[in-house]
Amino acid sequence: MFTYLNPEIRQRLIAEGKLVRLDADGQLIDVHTPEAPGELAINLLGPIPLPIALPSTQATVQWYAAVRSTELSQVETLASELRARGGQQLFSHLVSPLAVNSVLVVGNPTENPLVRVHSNCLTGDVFGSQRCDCGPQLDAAIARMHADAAGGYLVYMAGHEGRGIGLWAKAATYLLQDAGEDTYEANRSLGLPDDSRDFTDAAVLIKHFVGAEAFRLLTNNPKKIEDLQHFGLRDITQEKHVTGVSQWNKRYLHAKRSWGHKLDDEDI
Ligand SMILES: Nc1nc2c(ncn2[C@@H]2O[C@H](COP(=O)(O)OP(=O)(O)OP(=O)(O)O)[C@@H](O)[C@H]2O)c(=O)[nH]1
Repeated sequence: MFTYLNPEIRQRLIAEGKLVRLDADGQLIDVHTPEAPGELAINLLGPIPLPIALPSTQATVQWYAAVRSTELSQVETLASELRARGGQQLFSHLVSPLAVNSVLVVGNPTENPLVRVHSNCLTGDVFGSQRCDCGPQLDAAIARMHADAAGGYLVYMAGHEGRGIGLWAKAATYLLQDAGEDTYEANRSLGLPDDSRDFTDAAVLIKHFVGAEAFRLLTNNPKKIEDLQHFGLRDITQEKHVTGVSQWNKRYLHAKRSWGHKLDDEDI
């Protein structure tokens, strides 16, 4: 549990309820209890207000940062060694691979909220690349939640880059795509799975924020729904989420459709 933070500050955050720990069912567990080996526990920091510019307005969403205890404790051990050697300036090397997921709470979610489980995409979400539809899907998800009376939750999966193959391999697949392969063929050429995303942590976070209640998932990918159902989230309604279609990503979207995404002719 987050101790490379000053222990006094950590205690203060715990006392304020801003640093909590969740079990695999999304339930709060005592932050002081030592973890059983192999037990899934997620640390959650927040809420942290973020003012966000939407297309026609401004909204403040509540951000939560989520990280597995197992990941933190590895960093923790190395951090204390570094500190002992006076190498604090190397902290950035240490923490950069830490997969910190996020939840944005948009509006005041009530019954049957919108939920988006968004896989991170540096090129689309941050650089605004139109080779995929990720950036517009991310922006539109927040805007749709803000406009919806039932509000919503955006779960941003930091370790999902390139459908789970990571940024370096994704860069290589782009070069293969430019030589003629489609998205999935390019993954296979590298000997990598079509899709290796793990939705365990997304399911835990949804269980924590939404509980076992019904929600509407913004997605065109039926496999994403099956993956979440596999973790016990049964009451999911699919809400189509098509946006950002351009000449640059038509081929990418056609490949997604042939892989099973629910996209109609008029969508793409
Ligand atoms: N391997 C690979 N990953 C890509 C490529 N383009 C985007 N991605 C990744 O694809 C992920 C998003 O997955 P998508 O298949 O676009 O969509 P989805 O999340 O399954 O489905 P929706 O919920 O409908 O958006 C992100 O992690 C992107 O980084 C690509 O050309 N190759």
